[in-house]
Amino acid sequence: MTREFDLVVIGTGTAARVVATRMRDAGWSVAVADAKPFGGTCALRGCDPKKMLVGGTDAVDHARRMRGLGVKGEAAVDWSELVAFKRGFTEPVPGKQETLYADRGIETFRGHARFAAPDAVEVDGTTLGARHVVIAAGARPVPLGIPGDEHLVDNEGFMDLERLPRRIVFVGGGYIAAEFSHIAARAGAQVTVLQRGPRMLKGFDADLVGWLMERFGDIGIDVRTGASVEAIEKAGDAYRVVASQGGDTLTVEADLVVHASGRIPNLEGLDLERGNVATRDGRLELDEHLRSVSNPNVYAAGDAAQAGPPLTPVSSHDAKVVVENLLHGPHLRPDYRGVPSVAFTIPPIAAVGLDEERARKQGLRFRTNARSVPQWFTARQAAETVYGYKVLIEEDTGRILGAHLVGPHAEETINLFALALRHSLTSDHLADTMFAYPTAASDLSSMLS
Ligand SMILES: Cc1cc2nc3c(=O)[nH]c(=O)nc-3n(C[C@H](O)[C@H](O)[C@H](O)COP(=O)(O)OP(=O)(O)OC[C@H]3O[C@@H](n4cnc5c(N)ncnc54)[C@H](O)[C@@H]3O)c2cc1C
Ligand SMILES: NC(=O)c1ccc[n+]([C@@H]2O[C@H](COP(=O)([O-])OP(=O)(O)OC[C@H]3O[C@@H](n4cnc5c(N)ncnc54)[C@H](O)[C@@H]3O)[C@@H](O)[C@H]2O)c1
Repeated sequence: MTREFDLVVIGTGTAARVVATRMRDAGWSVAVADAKPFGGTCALRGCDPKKMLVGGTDAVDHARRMRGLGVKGEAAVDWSELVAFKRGFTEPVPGKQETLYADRGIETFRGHARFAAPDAVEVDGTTLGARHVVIAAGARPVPLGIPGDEHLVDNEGFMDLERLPRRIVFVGGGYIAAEFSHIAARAGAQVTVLQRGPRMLKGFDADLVGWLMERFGDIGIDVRTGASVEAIEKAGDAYRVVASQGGDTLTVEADLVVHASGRIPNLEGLDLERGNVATRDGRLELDEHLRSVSNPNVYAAGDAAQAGPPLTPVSSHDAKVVVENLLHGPHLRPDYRGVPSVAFTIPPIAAVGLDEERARKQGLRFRTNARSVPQWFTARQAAETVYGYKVLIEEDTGRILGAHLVGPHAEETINLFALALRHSLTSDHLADTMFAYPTAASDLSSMLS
C-alpha cells in the first residue's frame, strides 16, 4: 500500500527536525524516517554526549590545576559513572523525539529509507509517495580502505565504552582526535594521535594550535604528525597500528583504535539513481538553493548536503533555507558568513570568519592583533596556562574579519565575534560595549586595542 505525503524527510537529526516540524506547522502532511534511534548525530552520537564527557574531564582537570592553590585531594574520572551520566541525557532522546513528531501529527517510520522512484521513498517495505523529499541523512566516517579497517571504532563506539582501554590510538588529527584524546588522556588512558597532516586541527589558526599543543604534551598525549595510517593488525587481544612517517614505518600498539579521519555525506543505500538524484564524487549535486539539479522535488540539508561546514548550526540554517524554498519556490540561498566553530579540548579553541591567508587572498586590507596572554586574569583565576587570541580587523572600516581564540571560555566568547561578523559590527562597536566583569568577554576591548 502506498501512503501519500506532501513531504518525506530522510533522517531525524537537526536538519530533519527543523524541516519536518516547520513544514507540518505550515499545514503539509509530513513523514520522517530514520534507520537509527530518532534524534540524529548531535544529540545521540556527537556534540551533546561529547560535551557531557568533556564536562566530567574538565572538572577533574580544573581540580588538578588548582592543586596546591587551595584545592586538596586527588580528583579522578570514574569512566563508567561518566558514561552513565552521559546516557542519562542520551537515552530519553529517541522517545522524546518520537513523541514530539506524534504530537504534531508527523508520521514516523523506523527503518532504512531509499528512493523507489523520483516521487516515492520506500522504508522497509512501505512505500511513501512524496510530492517532495528532503535528504537530511547526515554524514558517516569516511571509509579508509586500508587492511584491518574493520577494527576501527567510531565516535558512537568510543562514547559508549563501558570501560576505558589502557592504550588508545586515534587515526586522524582533526576535531574528533583532539576532543576525544583530551577526554581519554584525562580519564587515564595512554593516548597516541596519528595525524597524516603536518599539524593537528588544520581548520584552526596555526599559531593558536601551537599554543594549545602545550596542553596535549602536559597530559601525555603522544601526537605524531606526518603519520599516515596504512594498516591495523590484530595482535592477540590488542592491535598494531602501522603508519608511514617520512618514509619510515611507525608501529603503535593499542587496545582500541578510533576512527578520527573525517566524515562524508551519508548517501549509502539511498538508491539515488531511482530517485533521479544526481551525485558527483560522492556528494549530491545541488543548486544554490540546496535543490537537486536533476530532481526539482528533492532538497538536501545539513551534513548530507555539505554545502557549508558540517556543523550543527549549519544543519539548522540549511533546514530553514529549505523550508523557505519549499514554501515559496526556490529563491533563498544559505548564508554561511560568520559560522563559529569550537574544538572542545581543555581549554577549548575557537574560530570564526577569515584567517590571515584567506583575508590576504581576498585582497582585504587589515591589521592583526595577536598575542599569547596566559598572564591575563581570565587565565590566572582558572590556573590555566594557555590563553591567546588573534583578531583580524579591516583597515578602512574597522569591521571584524576573523577571530581566533584559545583558552578559558573561548567557546562562549567566540559567539560575540560571530555576532559582530554576521552583522558587520566594527571593533569600535565591540570595544564600546560594557561586558560584565570579571568574565572572558570583558577581555574583548584589550584584544581589539
Ligand atoms: C563526534 C562528533 C562530535 C561533534 N561535535 C559537534 C559540536 O560540538 N558542534 C557542532 O556544531 N557540530 C558537531 N558535530 C557535527 C554535528 O553533529 C553534525 O554537523 C550534525 O549533527 C548534522 O546534523 P544533520 O541533521 O545534518 O545529520 P544527522 O544528525 O547526522 O542526522 C542524519 C540522520 O539520518 C539517518 N539516516 C541516514 N541515512 C538514512 C537512511 N537511508 N534511512 C533512514 N535514515 C537515515 C541517520 O541515522 C541519522 O539519524 C559533531 C559530530 C561528531 C561526529
Ligand atoms: N566540535 C565540533 O564542532 C566537532 C567535533 C567533532 C566532529 N565534528 C565534525 O565531524 C567531522 C569529522 O571529524 P574528524 O575529526 O573525523 O575529521 P577532520 O576532518 O576534522 O580531521 C580528519 C583528519 O584525519 C586525517 N587523516 C585522514 N586519513 C588519515 C590516515 N589514514 N592516517 C592519519 N591521518 C588521517 C586528515 O589529515 C585530517 O586532518 C568534522 O569535519 C566536523 O565537521 C565537529
